[in-house]
Amino acid sequence: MKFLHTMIRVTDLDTSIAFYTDVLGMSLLERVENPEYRYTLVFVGYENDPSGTTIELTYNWDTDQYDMGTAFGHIALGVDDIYAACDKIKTLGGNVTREPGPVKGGTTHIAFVKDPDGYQIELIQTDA
Ligand SMILES: C[C@@H](O)C(=O)SC[C@H](NC(=O)CC[C@H](N)C(=O)O)C(=O)NCC(=O)O
Ligand code: NI
Repeated sequence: MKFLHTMIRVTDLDTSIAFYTDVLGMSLLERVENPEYRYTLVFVGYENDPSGTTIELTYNWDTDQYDMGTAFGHIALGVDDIYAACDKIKTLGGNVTREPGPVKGGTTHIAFVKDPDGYQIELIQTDA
């Protein structure tokens, strides 16, 4: 088996697409409309990512809010320069909720960004 995607339900598709593409630099890879069951799927990801792993943004046409609960953690993205990335995300209007720096009790530099629905995106400094 291999990882294909992580699915999250979103309340405003255009806002979510703008966040994952304009702010996080992903590409809109595929859009699937399902009028029978009244939902749209949009797959976003990095075109240069050899894994091909994507995030599946699921938009239910008749749902405008979800109970986000307390169990979901985050989706993690690797980044070459976490400090520059967070500066750019802030400049583009993104919500950096945890400033970049060493993880508590460790040495890996991480940061957190919230997406338009409140899902947490972890940025992890990877060795360039
Ligand atoms: C394309 C593939 O990655 C899918 O995940 S499609 C699966 C399909 N998704 C939905 O129906 C999304 C809308 C739904 N209301 C929701 O919020 O999950 C699915 O789950 N189909 C169910 C089935 O039994 O086929
Ligand atoms: Ni899916």
